[in-house]
Amino acid sequence: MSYSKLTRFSEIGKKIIAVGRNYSEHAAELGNAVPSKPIIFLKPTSSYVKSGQAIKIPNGCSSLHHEVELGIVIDQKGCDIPESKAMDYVGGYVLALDMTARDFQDEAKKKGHPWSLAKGFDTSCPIGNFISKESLADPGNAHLWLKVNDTMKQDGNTKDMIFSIPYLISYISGYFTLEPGDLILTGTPSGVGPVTQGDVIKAGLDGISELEFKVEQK
Ligand SMILES: O=C([O-])CC(=O)C(=O)O
Ligand SMILES: [Mg+2]
Repeated sequence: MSYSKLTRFSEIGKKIIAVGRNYSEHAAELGNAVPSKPIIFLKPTSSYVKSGQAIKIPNGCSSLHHEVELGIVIDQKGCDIPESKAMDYVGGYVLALDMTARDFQDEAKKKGHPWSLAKGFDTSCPIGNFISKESLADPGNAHLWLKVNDTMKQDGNTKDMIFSIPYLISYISGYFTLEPGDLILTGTPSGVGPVTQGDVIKAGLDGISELEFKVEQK
């Protein structure tokens, strides 16, 4: 199955595997250590939202944070994929936000609880349009940025990832069978911060993809 014609987000829909703290400046800004192996968590597919819909602040959340990330769309089934073959499993990319209820996450971290609510609530995975593999020649050197109400907040480059895209695909596929339509979120660069009702988030990847979402109270 080829995802080169994939344009509807409902077709990206198997599972969302996210990587945490994959940029050292972001790990540092939240007072976390740089990980020695990838930190992996899952977001449900019910968290997807597409341009035109709103990001909804979840019930009881007082600190909703933006995190802009490069998403990798998988288009072949595979497990235990060697790093040298990893890019063969990539069908394309999406610009994505890993919206995070930071207050829920802080509480979960303190108590040793899972991050599922903090990271997986409805609308926590806004995505832009599908980006073909050909149009992003070097995903390991791509500029990604995010503005809140036209003020630049995140301005990073995927070259600063701690674990590379091929390494992540290989590592993740050692535990989860990757399937066509799976999305891997590769972590966020520094500059994360809160958004509130009425804010407008804009984000972009190189000159290739842009997205815009309004924030609303649920
Ligand atoms: O919540 C966090 O800091 C972990 C994470 O998703 C990221 O680094 O992208
Ligand atoms: Mg993230």
